[in-house]
Amino acid sequence: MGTTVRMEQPERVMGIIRAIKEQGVKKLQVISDFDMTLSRFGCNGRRCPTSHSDDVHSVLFSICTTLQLKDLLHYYYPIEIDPNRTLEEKCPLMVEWWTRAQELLSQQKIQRGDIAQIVRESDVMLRDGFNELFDQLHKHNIPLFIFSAGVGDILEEIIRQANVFYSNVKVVSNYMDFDDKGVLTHFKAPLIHTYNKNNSVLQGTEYFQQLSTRTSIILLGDSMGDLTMADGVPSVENILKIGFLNDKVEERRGKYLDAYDIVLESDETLDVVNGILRYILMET
Ligand SMILES: Nc1ccn([C@@H]2O[C@H](COP(=O)(O)O)[C@@H](O)[C@H]2O)c(=O)n1
Ligand SMILES: [Mg+2]
Repeated sequence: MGTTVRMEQPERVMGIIRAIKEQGVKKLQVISDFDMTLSRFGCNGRRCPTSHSDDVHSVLFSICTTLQLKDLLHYYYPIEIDPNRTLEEKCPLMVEWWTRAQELLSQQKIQRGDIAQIVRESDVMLRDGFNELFDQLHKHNIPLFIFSAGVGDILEEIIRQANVFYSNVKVVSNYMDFDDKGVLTHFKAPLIHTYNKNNSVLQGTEYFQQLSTRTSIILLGDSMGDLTMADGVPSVENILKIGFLNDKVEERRGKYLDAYDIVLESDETLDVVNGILRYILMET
C-alpha cells in the first residue's frame, strides 16, 4: 500500500515550518515517541514487536509467559486505539495492562546482561531513515527527547545496537529495577502508559527546564496520547506535530487530522521528517 501524507491545513503547516527555520537551529528540540514512531509498525506483512517484547520469542522467556503477554496485547491493544472510548475509560485499563505485563516480565528472572541478547533476537526495527534523523540531530546539537511508555532498558539497547545513541539523546521511559545479583525484580515508578505521557511523570527530571531556550518543537508520535509529550516545555513558540497513523486508518483518520499537523499513513520511513529537517537546517 502506498504512503499518504495528509494535512488539514497545509498553509498553516508551511507557516510553522518557516517559523521554525527563521528561529534557527539553536531554538529547536525534537520530542519523539519510540514504539511505532521511531520503530517500525510492520515488517514483511507482520506487526513488528514493541520494546515490551510481547512478540519476542526469547529463549529467556518461558513459552507460558510469551503466550500470556500476547494474550494481554490482544485484549488491551484494541482498547488502547479505540477512537470511541474516552480517556477516562482507557486510563485505568492501560494501568491494568502495564501492571500485568510488568509483573509477568518481572517473574522471568531476566538478568541485566540478557538485555542485549533479547534485543538481538527480536525483530524490532527502526524506521528507514533513522540514521539520517539521529545523525542530523547530533551533528547540529539538537536535543532529541524520547518519551516512551515502552521499556527503557530495551529501547536504549535498540538504539545502542543501531549505533545512534548519541549524547544529544535523552530517554524517559519505564525502567527495570535489578537486585544486587543483576536480576530483574520489578519496574521503577512512575508507571508510564500511553495516556499519561505528560508533565505528571516528568517531575524531578528538570529536562525541559534546562532546555527553556528551545522554544521550537518538532513532536513525533503515533498515538493520541503522544500529543501531550511537550506539555512540560515552559514557553513553546512553534510546534509541529507529526503523527504516524499506522493502524485502523479509516476509523481514526478524522481524529488524527484534527490533532496532528501532518498525518502519515502507511509510512514505514522517516523520509517526511528528514525532508522537513533538511529544509530547516539548509543554509539560506
Ligand atoms: N505490554 C505492552 C504494553 C504496551 N505495548 C505497546 O507499547 C506502546 C508504548 O510505547 P511507546 O514508545 O509508543 O510510548 C503502546 O502503544 C502499546 O501498544 C505493548 O506492546 N505491550
Ligand atoms: Mg508509540
